Amino acid sequence: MTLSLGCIADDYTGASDLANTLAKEGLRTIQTIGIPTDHLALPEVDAIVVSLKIRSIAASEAVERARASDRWLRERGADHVMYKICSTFDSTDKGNIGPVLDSLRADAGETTVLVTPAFPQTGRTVYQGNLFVGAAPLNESPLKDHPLNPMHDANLVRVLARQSAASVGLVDLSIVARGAEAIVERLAQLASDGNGAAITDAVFESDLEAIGAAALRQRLSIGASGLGLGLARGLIAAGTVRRHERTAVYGKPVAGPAAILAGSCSQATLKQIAKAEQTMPVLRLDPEKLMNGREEAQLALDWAAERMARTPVIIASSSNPDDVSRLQTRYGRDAVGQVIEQSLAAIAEGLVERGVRRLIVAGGETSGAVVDRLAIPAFRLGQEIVAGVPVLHSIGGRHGDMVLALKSGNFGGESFFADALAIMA
Ligand SMILES: Nc1ncnc2c1ncn2[C@@H]1O[C@H](COP(=O)(O)OP(=O)(O)O)[C@@H](O)[C@H]1O
Ligand SMILES: O=C(O)[C@@H](O)C(=O)COP(=O)(O)O
Repeated sequence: MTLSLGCIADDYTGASDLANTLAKEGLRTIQTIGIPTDHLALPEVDAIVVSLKIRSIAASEAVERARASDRWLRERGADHVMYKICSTFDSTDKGNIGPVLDSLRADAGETTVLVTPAFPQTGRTVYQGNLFVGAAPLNESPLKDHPLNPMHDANLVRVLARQSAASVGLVDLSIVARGAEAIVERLAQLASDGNGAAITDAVFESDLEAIGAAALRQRLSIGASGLGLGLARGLIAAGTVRRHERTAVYGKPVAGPAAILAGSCSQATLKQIAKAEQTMPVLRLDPEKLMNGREEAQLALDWAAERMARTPVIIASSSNPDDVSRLQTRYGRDAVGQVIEQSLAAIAEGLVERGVRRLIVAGGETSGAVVDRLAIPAFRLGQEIVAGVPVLHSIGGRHGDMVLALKSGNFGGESFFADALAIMA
């Protein structure tokens, strides 16, 4: 297999979002969980998205895993590697976007790496280096209350400069609007001024096409699904890849009970749970009890087992920002995140042992913990449910065929869970 595009995603929902975009744009794409072993039979594809769970771990560990994935992708022919970050630039002053950028840049021998989290389909745009979530600057959006990486600064030139050893410049919208050549010229100028990264404005898909064409002149780029769209269109326009209809990679329908697990505390997910509660049973876990032992998870499984032959069930740890912050003050942010993720992963395993084969998970870190516990090695891309969230069909794994949807906490409208279940039926 010779890859036309290699991608490394810093979490699993982000990976499925990017893989969905690439498949929609006509690239034959699969999502792998980590670097696949040699035993895994992979179909012939144009792009592979290697999913890592490195957004919120120690920077040194994140760097090591990203570099290993980069080497694996390049050994399989990928000239260009995209590092997929969150469209809301989820990170802290310690990283991990900056440290990963620094190391992948050095490995690729690049001077100035283009960086843009813009994803206009979900309302993420960048202007004068400032990230907007819909009409709100990042620091006024619900991301200000994220349990693991609250975002308090919308100016990405500043945010990235705090995390990276490199100086960070800006390719502003007036340059992007002039097209790929103008972007390439600006990157060269930023390089000669000693910048190692360039936050790049983008508001419309046409901006992303110009950005994709410019980025393909380099060996590395960093961004969210909008950048993926630009790269895919650039590869097709250059004749490097032939456009494939997405139906060619649809998987088979899978029978069996369906369940939903939510560990995201994002506003969108809280609303989706409230809406679903009108039509299906919802078990709201007691996070305090989860912190104090295994019993809450066992009770959840018993609760689900009584219902799931008749109806899909939802099990959620999700809380509002005040409750999240109270719990974190008591037990510490990292400990809370870890324990709740692992509790939901254990519940997922129990559900699958009891026959669940259709599973929706809300939350990026939560999805990572669940998919790791289920030891699913890779996914084939199915139909798009909403922007950024596809149906995923398992490849390999000890539980046989499963369909999953890994929903970024912030994605989807209020009826997301019912919509997803209808598509996954
Ligand atoms: N009630 C809660 N209180 C505090 N933290 C929680 C609670 N429920 C879940 N969490 C943690 O919050 C984090 C949510 O992150 P994630 O799953 O990535 O969601 P999102 O996609 O919204 O970012 C996880 O680490 C999860 O374990
Ligand atoms: O780019 C995005 O917004 C998503 O693909 C993404 O990365 C999701 O992260 P979570 O919100 O943590 O699921």
